[in-house]
Amino acid sequence: MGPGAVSPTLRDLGEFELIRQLTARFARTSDVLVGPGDDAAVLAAADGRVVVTTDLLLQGRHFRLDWSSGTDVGHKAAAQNLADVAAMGARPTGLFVGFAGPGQLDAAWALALADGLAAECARAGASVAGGDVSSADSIMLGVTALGDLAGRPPVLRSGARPGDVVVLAGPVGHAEAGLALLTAGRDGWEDLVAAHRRPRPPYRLGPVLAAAGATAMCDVSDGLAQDLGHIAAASGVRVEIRSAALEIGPRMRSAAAALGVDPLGWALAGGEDHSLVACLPPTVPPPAGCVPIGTVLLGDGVTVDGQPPAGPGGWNHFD
Ligand SMILES: Nc1ncnc2c1ncn2[C@@H]1O[C@H](COP(=O)(O)OP(=O)(O)OP(=O)(O)O)[C@@H](O)[C@H]1O
Ligand SMILES: Cc1ncc(C[n+]2csc(CCOP(=O)(O)O)c2C)c(N)n1
Ligand SMILES: [Mg+2]
Ligand SMILES: [Mg+2]
Ligand SMILES: [Mg+2]
Repeated sequence: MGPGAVSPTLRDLGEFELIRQLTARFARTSDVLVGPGDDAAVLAAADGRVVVTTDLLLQGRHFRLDWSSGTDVGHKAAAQNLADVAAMGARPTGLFVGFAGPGQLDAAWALALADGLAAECARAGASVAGGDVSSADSIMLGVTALGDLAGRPPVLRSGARPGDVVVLAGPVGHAEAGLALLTAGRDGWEDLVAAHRRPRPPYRLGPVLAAAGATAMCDVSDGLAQDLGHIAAASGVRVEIRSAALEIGPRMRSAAAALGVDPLGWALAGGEDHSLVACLPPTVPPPAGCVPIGTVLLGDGVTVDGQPPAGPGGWNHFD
């Protein structure tokens, strides 16, 4: 910075430009087969490859103690990382859990957290293989997940081709609806609130989609349109979503009516369901549990029914 120049803040850069500038500073050795930029990395080893990913979960930012139990937070912390492994087409194998919290926190909360982590790992066929503990003023979790590609190439964000069909496995907008209902203090929406507390990613379908020939895939953590935007940018294509193909059930409709919002906004921009969205060549029938929601076209960016997405945007940590 020269004299008088103003250094940009993190908010000025935004989450994704910050990541771009950070990762540009890291040299990449030949051990890194897939480096920063996808849902997970793939590292080489003489006796195989391993898929690795890490995500933070912070009190106040990702969960609140009055909205979620320790067990809920354990489920969510595991799910958000195991889903990134599945999004590479890999089978999750292990989890490492960094945990820090204040000394006055009930030990029972931390043990319930461990129970949630274990139960969510069991859903994915993985287990907690290690971690670390420290103290902090509020609860912080740094979770790392590993996975096995079983000899297949990883499914990257960069492989989508014009003509591919976009398929979705799992709900979109449910976790966001649950968060909105908690924020508004509304009772009686346990099903949607549960989606915020304990997302249920379809782990098994990651390897299934990979084996079926998926050309690109990611999990929906920040919002369907934004996350498909990463696939569009990495692949150099346009992704067109058909809004009528998004399943917006009666509970989503009535919750949205109760709050006076458009449920399509939740479906397009709501994060944290950790559903899987993938691109398949048009000749490949979508596996059971996968719903066609759009197509890959020449061009760039994401469109919804031919238009730029309207309504709320996806999640950005510095907004
Ligand atoms: N501080 C960082 N240093 C190095 N790489 C990073 C850093 N932050 C993010 N990345 C990398 O950037 C890519 C995108 O990260 P991002 O967190 O957006 O992906 P994600 O985990 O799929 O999304 P989400 O965090 O919403 O679940 C990943 O490959 C990630 O490893
Ligand atoms: C208390 C509270 N307030 C807001 C939210 C919503 N939220 C937080 S992070 C995120 C996107 C994914 O994060 P990341 O990119 O870190 O994986 C979303 C939608 C929440 N879960 N809890
Ligand atoms: Mg992801
Ligand atoms: Mg991440
Ligand atoms: Mg993630």
